[in-house]
Amino acid sequence: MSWGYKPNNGPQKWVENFPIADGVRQSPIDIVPGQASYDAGLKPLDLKYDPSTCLDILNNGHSVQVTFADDTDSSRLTDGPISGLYRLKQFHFHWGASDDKGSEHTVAGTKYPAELHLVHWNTKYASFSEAASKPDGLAVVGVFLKIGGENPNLQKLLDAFDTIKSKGKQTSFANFDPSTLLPGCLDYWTYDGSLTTPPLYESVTWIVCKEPITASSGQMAKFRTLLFSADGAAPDCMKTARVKNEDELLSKWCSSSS
Ligand SMILES: NS(=O)(=O)/N=C1/NCCO1
Ligand SMILES: [Zn+2]
Repeated sequence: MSWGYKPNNGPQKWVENFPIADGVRQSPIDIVPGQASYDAGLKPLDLKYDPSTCLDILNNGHSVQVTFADDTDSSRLTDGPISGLYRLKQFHFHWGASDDKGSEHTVAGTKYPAELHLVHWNTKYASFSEAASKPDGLAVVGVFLKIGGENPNLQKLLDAFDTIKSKGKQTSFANFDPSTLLPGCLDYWTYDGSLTTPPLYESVTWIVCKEPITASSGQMAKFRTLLFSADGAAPDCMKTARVKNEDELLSKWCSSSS
């Protein structure tokens, strides 16, 4: 049985197949702004995305993911807390069963209804899969979603959901510009952490934006129509956040860019 988010294969069980779940730099964490230290040496994020690198949108059974061509440097992240150039590989979301929870990171205990992850890999390595297990291999930009006005850019993704309702479905998805999902202000917290899904590699420089973007409650409901289950199997609504139980919420030293 593969990993998921149910009692029998969820976050509390992942350590059985992925012992690094009990590692020293596991994500997500509770970000406590009052405990973050301002680092004047941190640069502003430099994100440049080329919509023509957008390839397809996929239900992989544990999230909805938009995948990018990463054979050139045209969609990439530089500066911020990282050195070198990291290429955008994919972005995906984590969300909950209701609007009061769903984000993986929390801010002084506050949960957002969802969290966007833009996954980039360090071009000092030959590929994403080579980079994914290296301590400086990945940089993931996290953006919180809060309930507010309808988000027309997000809607472009949601409009594709009916064709990828069940696990394993994918469809072509062209000319989407991920920068339309970024907040206006790119101030961020950063810390060294891990993938929040198996294999949980401790290879991620986390860059979590302070400013959320908005989604309407109806748009959040659309995420919940996606299924973990494959076609024909008993429908099993997807909710996809690695949330340790309350007392396990680790707050950890973070730097702040502002
Ligand atoms: N939630 S996460 O840490 O971004 N997890 C992954 N897994 C593959 C790429 O990013
Ligand atoms: Zn993620």
